[in-house]
Amino acid sequence: MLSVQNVDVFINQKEIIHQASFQVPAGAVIGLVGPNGAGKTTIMKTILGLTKFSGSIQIDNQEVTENNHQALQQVGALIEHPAIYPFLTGLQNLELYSQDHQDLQEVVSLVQMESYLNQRAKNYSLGMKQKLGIALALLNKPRLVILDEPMNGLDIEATITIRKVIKQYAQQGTAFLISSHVLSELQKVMTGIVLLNAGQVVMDKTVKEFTQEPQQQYQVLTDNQSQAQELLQKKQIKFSSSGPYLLISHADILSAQTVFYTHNLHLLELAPVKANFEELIVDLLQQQRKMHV
Ligand SMILES: Nc1ncnc2c1ncn2[C@@H]1O[C@H](COP(=O)(O)OP(=O)(O)OP(=O)(O)O)[C@@H](O)[C@H]1O
Repeated sequence: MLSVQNVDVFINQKEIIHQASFQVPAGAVIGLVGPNGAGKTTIMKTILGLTKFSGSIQIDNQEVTENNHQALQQVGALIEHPAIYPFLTGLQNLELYSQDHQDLQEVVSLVQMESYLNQRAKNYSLGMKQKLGIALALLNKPRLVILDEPMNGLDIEATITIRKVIKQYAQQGTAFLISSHVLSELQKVMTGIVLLNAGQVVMDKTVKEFTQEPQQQYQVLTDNQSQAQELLQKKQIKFSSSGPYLLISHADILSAQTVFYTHNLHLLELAPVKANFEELIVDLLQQQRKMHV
């Protein structure tokens, strides 16, 4: 859906983005993360044709250039502050951009903003404005939606609502590129992660790839944990303990299962330990800093 290839962005002769490449396939929710000033907003603006760049940006195989914004007709976006007319009501703001009244009503009902739809936007709270901004980005069934910190200012219920809407649109094939500093929140929706540091893509992985990494661990519970430990030691399969569980790496999990099976131990639980993106990202950024000292 979105393809970013070898993109460089210079602002005031300073290189802000260097050779960035990544893809956002249809139906994917890609989390764009990185430290303050890494270039997340810049790359989003660049995709939207708002910044000069070199390299190639394609949306549905159509090239985005400084002068050709044709490809952007299928794109919805919320970058920095929502572009809202304060003296118009929420509904009037939406009507300005909507091409289909039924679609507008659907979006309003999905993001749950009926109760203040007819109030002037200047009286909206931060969270209400943010919801309106997200609703604007979702109008007209976009094929790609770009959201910069979408959960900013949203209360718990609104966060859950927006999360559901993102998942629903993604299931229907809409691609999402979402930046956020709240990794735990992103983790609930994203299917892939692009880590940007000092203008460069330093990691680009699907969540699935991440959970299949050799360092990924599984927590295992059998009907006889002490016998399970003895067997693992005997077979020289590495493990550690966490509460009632044995932790075994992805690389060893198959051999461990075979050992348990041949000794009639029953598996009561076998589950991947929840992917810890936070640790991985902090480690990666620390490695990067060491490399550049
Ligand atoms: N218009 C501009 N003029 C000069 N420098 C700019 C401009 N826009 C961005 N920059 C610089 O580009 C770098 C990347 O900024 P950007 O806003 O893209 O980062 P970010 O990853 O979105 O950061 P944050 O997480 O803090 O929002 C920063 O060093 C910033 O100072």
